[in-house]
Amino acid sequence: MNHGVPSGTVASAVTAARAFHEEPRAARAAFYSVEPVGAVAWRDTLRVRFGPGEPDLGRLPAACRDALREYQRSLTAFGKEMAGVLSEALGVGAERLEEAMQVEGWLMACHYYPPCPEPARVVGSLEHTDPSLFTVLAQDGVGGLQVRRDDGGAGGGGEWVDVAPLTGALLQVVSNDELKSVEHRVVIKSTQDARVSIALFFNPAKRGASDHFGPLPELVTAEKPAQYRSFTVPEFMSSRREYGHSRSSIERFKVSSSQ
Ligand SMILES: O=C(O)CCC(=O)C(=O)O
Ligand SMILES: [Fe+2]
Repeated sequence: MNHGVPSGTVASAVTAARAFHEEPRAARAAFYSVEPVGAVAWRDTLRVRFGPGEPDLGRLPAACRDALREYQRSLTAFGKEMAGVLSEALGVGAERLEEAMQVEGWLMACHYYPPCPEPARVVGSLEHTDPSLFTVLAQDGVGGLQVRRDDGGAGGGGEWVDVAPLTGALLQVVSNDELKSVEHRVVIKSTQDARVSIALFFNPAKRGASDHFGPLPELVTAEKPAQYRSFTVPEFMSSRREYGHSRSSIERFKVSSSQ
C-alpha cells in the first residue's frame, strides 16, 4: 500500500529534523526537558503534538516547523485509508475502526541517533512496542531499526530482523489479538553517521480519562472471549511508565493474567 506522500515531503521533513538536531546546543536547549527513563538511550528526540485543535506552530523550532507540519498533514489521508484497510482486515467493515476511535496522527517523534565510537556498547532505542494504533516511520539510509520476529509464544524470544514496524499495542487490544503489535528496537550501526527518523503515531482521537476502550464487541465470540479488559489511555500510559514498554505492557490488561 502506497502512503501517497510526495517523496520530497518526506525527505524535507527528515532533513528538517536533522537540521534542528544539528543546531548548536544553545539553540536546542529551549526545547529540552528531562524525562524519567529507565536507561539512557543514545538518542535525542523532539516530540511534537499536532492536535487536538490547531497546533501552536510558534512553539516549534523554526528549523523544522514548516516541513514537519507539511509532512504530518500529508499523512492524514493515509491514516484514514490505513484505518480502513486494518478494519477490513479484521472483518468488521472498513468504517468500523474509524467510527469507534476516530483515528488521528497527532503525535510525532523526531529522533536523532548520533554516531557512536563504540556502537556495541549503547542502544538507540530499547526494545518496545508503540503505544499507538499504528505508526508510520520515515528514516534516512543509515539503518539500525530491528523488529523481533514473532515466535508464536508469549514472553518474546524471537530473533531480531531488519524491517519496518507497523502495528501498535493499542490495535492488538482493539483487535482482540487478531493483529499483533511488533516489538522493535534501534541499534547504532555507524561510528560516522548520525541517523534520523520520524515516527508518526496514529491513535484514537478520544483518549481521555473517561474514554474506555477494549476489544471491539464483534471480535469477541464464544470461541474467542475478550482477551483484554477495557481501559483508558491514561491508565495504559501510566502502566507503561511503571512496568516498561515491552510487549508485556499490554499483557497487564489481559483478562487471564489479571484475574
Ligand atoms: O528510530 C526508529 O527507527 C524507531 C523509533 C521508534 O521506535 C519510536 O519512536 O517508537
Ligand atoms: Fe517504536
